[in-house]
Amino acid sequence: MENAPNKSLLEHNKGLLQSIDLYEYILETSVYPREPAPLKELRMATANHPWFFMSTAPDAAQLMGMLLKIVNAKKTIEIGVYTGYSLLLTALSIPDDGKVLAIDINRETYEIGLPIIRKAGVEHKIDFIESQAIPVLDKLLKNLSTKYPPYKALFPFCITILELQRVKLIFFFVFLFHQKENEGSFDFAFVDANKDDYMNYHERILKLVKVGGLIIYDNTLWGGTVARPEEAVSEDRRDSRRSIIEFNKSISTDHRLEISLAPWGDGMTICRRIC
Ligand SMILES: C[S@@+](CC[C@H](N)C(=O)[O-])C[C@H]1O[C@@H](n2cnc3c(N)ncnc32)[C@H](O)[C@@H]1O
Repeated sequence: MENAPNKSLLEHNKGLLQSIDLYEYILETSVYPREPAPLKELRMATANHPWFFMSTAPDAAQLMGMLLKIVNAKKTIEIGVYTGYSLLLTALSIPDDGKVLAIDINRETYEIGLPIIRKAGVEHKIDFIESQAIPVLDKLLKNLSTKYPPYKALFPFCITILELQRVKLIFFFVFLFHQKENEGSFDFAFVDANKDDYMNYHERILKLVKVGGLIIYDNTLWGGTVARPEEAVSEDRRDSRRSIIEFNKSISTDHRLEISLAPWGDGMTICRRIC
C-alpha cells in the first residue's frame, strides 16, 4: 500500500480500536485519500524518526482540521510541536492571515518538518518559540510580547539613554501601541506536550481562549492505561498516567467547559469554553 506506515506506528495509533485491520480500514477509506499532500509528506518524513510515535495520529488530526474550520479559528496556540504534523494541519486549516503560536522545548525536531511547512506556503502563519511552555503562557497573560524583552514593556523609563535614538523610540511606541490583550483572544488551542503539566496548562490556556473557543488535549487515554491498575502499567508510563487521571477527573467537573473525551488516536479531550 502506497500510504502504509510501519506496523508499530499503526499499533500505536489504533488506540482503543479492536484491531489494526479496522484502523487501517479507516485510514485507507476516509483519512489518507483526503490528507493534504504536505501533511502526507511530513508524516512520511517523520516515520523513520526514533520518536515517530509522538506525531498526532492522522485520523485524530482530520477531526481537528474540521473543528478548526467549524469555529473559524484564526488565532491559535499549540503546545508540543515535535516535527509539526498538528502544526502544519492547523496552519493549513486557518485563513491566510491566521496565526499559530507554536511552543516546544526542541527546535531541532521542528526543523525536520520546516522545509515542508515552507514548501506548503504557510510558514508566515507560524510563530515558533523554543521554550518551556509555562513561561510563554505567563508572558502572554501579562500581555508581554513573547518576542520583545519584557523589561521594556514593564519599565518604559528603564530604556537607557543609549536607546533614545529616534528609530528605537518610534519602534518602542509602535510596540506599546500594538500590544494587545491576550486574555480571551485565542480561538483554538492544542495541547500535546508533557502530561505532568496539563493541569498547569489548563488554567492558563482557559484564560487565553475566548468563550466559545476550543481547546483540545491529546493523549487523555494514555494508551488505555487510565483504566488499568497501576501495577499493570510499565513503570515509565506511571507518572504520566497519574497526571492524566488527575487531569481527566478535574476537567470532568470543570463547569467553565463543555467536554468530549473522544477515543481518537490516544484519546483527545475536546473542550469548549462556555464561561
Ligand atoms: C507528543 S509530541 C507533540 C506532537 C505534535 N503535536 C505532532 O503532531 O507531531 C510532544 C512535544 O512536546 C514537547 N515538550 C515536552 N515538554 C515540553 C514543555 N515543558 N514545554 C514545551 N514543549 C514541551 C516535546 O519536545 C515534544 O516535541
